[in-house]
Amino acid sequence: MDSVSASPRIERVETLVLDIPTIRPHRLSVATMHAQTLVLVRIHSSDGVVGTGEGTTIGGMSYGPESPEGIKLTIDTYIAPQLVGADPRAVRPLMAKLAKTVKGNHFAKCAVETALLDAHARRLDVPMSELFGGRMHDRLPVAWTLASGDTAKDIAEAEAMLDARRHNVFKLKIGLRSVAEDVAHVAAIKRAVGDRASVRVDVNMAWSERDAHHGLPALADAGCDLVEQPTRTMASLARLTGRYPIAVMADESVQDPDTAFLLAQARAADVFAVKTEQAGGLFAAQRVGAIADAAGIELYGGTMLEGGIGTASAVQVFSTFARLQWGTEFFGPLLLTEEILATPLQYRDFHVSVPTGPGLGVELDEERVQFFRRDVQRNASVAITAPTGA
Ligand SMILES: O=C(O)C[C@H]1C=CC(=O)O1
Ligand SMILES: [Mn+2]
Repeated sequence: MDSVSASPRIERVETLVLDIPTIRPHRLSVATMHAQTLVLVRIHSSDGVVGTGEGTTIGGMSYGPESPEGIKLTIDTYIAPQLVGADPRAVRPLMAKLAKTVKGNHFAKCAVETALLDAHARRLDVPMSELFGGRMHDRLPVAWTLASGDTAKDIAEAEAMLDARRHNVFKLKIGLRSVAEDVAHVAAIKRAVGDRASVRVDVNMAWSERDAHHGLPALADAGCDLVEQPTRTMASLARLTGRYPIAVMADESVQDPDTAFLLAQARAADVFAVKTEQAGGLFAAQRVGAIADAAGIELYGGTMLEGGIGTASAVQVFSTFARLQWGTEFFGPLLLTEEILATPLQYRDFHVSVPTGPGLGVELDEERVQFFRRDVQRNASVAITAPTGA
């Protein structure tokens, strides 16, 4: 900060698109992923503090209305010019201004809000969780998604996760095959893991309500604990909730605090998957959590398969949730072949630890960030597993 003015000013907003391969194809009913694209945002201020955020979606535009390229364009063209010159410490007022001038674009706004909050917490020299009232948990349970598309491979993967004590909650992606085939797949995995793990499914809206009336009782019989977003509409979810001995979780339907309130009013779910990006930001995710709590709806920390930055931000916010009855699925960085954090998030004993350092509590590995940038030509002779070229 210069000596004339005591107030820091935002000087520059940087956006980077990174493409990182996944460790195996990740098969959802809406897309099969072979790589994940992360949009990193860095907000540079005159006092030298840099805050980092991440905007990440799944499968291009097949999951939600924002694409990685669109997130970058929205930030570069419409958001950054409104931030440059402003006091970066005014996080709430800046986000309120953006709410008026940029409609929708929840993922882009979440990335920017994350970067502002990271910087704010670094200035105050506290972990980001302190900005949300302080952490209730030092570690959070983490589920893993089995989505290779092959039952035997999924069972082998589940066994490896149990042996390593990394995950004992498995979410199975279904909805691509017939209901009967999917139920057989789930039942085989549950039979293999038995009482050692909780098995849940995510249909990603692929079922009709008639499919769901067949599928839900059959999944319950197979020992499956929860079904995530079996159908698309709120009315349909409301008709399914409470009808079968299996919990119904809303994911795609939870778009923001307003939709969370309507879902709660309609009793359209037993559980909400709260996602920071889908909710429209970290404060919005906290508000969705409060609405669920008030309505007696249980909570789960959801992911858009973000990398280390987005996942660390979710870990910071959800550590402040009093109740998180179904745990989280904050495993995004583990699905990627490469780590872009200098010190990876720590996964141990079926939990992820909440970082204790200032801000997000994690730092980027700059060399790896530069290596995976989409707009930089890679030297083909550099092995993908060794971005240092060593
Ligand atoms: O929940 C979703 O729909 C998206 C995502 C979360 C975990 C995973 O494997 O996919
Ligand atoms: Mn889901």
